[in-house]
Amino acid sequence: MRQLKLIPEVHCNPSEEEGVNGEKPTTDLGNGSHVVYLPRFLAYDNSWEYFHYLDKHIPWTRPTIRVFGKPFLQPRDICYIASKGLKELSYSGYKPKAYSWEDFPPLEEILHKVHKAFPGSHFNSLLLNRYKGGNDYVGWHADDEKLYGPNPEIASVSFGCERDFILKKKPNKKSKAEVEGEPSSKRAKKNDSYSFKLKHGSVLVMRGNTQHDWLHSVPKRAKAETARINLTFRRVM
Ligand SMILES: O=C(O)CCC(=O)C(=O)O
Ligand SMILES: [Fe+2]
Repeated sequence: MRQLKLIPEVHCNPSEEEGVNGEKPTTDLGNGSHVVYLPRFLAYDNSWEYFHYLDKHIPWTRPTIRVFGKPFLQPRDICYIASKGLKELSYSGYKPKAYSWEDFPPLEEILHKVHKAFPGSHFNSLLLNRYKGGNDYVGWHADDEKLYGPNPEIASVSFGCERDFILKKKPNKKSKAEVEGEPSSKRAKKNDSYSFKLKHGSVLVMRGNTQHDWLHSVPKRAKAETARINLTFRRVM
């Protein structure tokens, strides 16, 4: 726990949420990796309406996946939504059934709001997570499946209990900028980890080389007593 204090927690002043030129509060992780975080993306009450709708109407499942060949109960509930005709998602030996956007109009509405807030984004699939309490978590990983292309952009909308979202630099890995030959003098020295407390109604977007050079996780938290629902919008290429 004490170790966490060493991780810079990124705060965002709500008055700076959107600058005069529409630029977004961005954390530069270095070497072409960026995170944009808007703590007040959706209004508070509206976000609770979404939470209760999703908690009740999404066909949640807690699948058994395979980790190093062994069966492992995923430590959270999930559901998958995808536009028609996309390549199937498969991870850790598991292929989630793809539900349709049309079956969940509030999800289409949130997708529309994400697209409006991030012009140029074209998300066509969504992985939903429900953390029932502090024992539910997502371990260290990168969303670097081939079907998302070389530089996946992922927008993550959160509802309910606030949880820590932590990014750490992949160990012993040359950054994409290094591999591509950018001189080290041009690469600023940066922190190796960052922590965001993901607020009810917030959105966090990972961009550029983030899935290539960084891992992220939502660790267990004894004090997180209530449920959290998270939507990760992705684009299958
Ligand atoms: O719950 C979160 O904030 C992150 C979820 C996540 O990383 C994922 O679904 O890939
Ligand atoms: Fe992820």
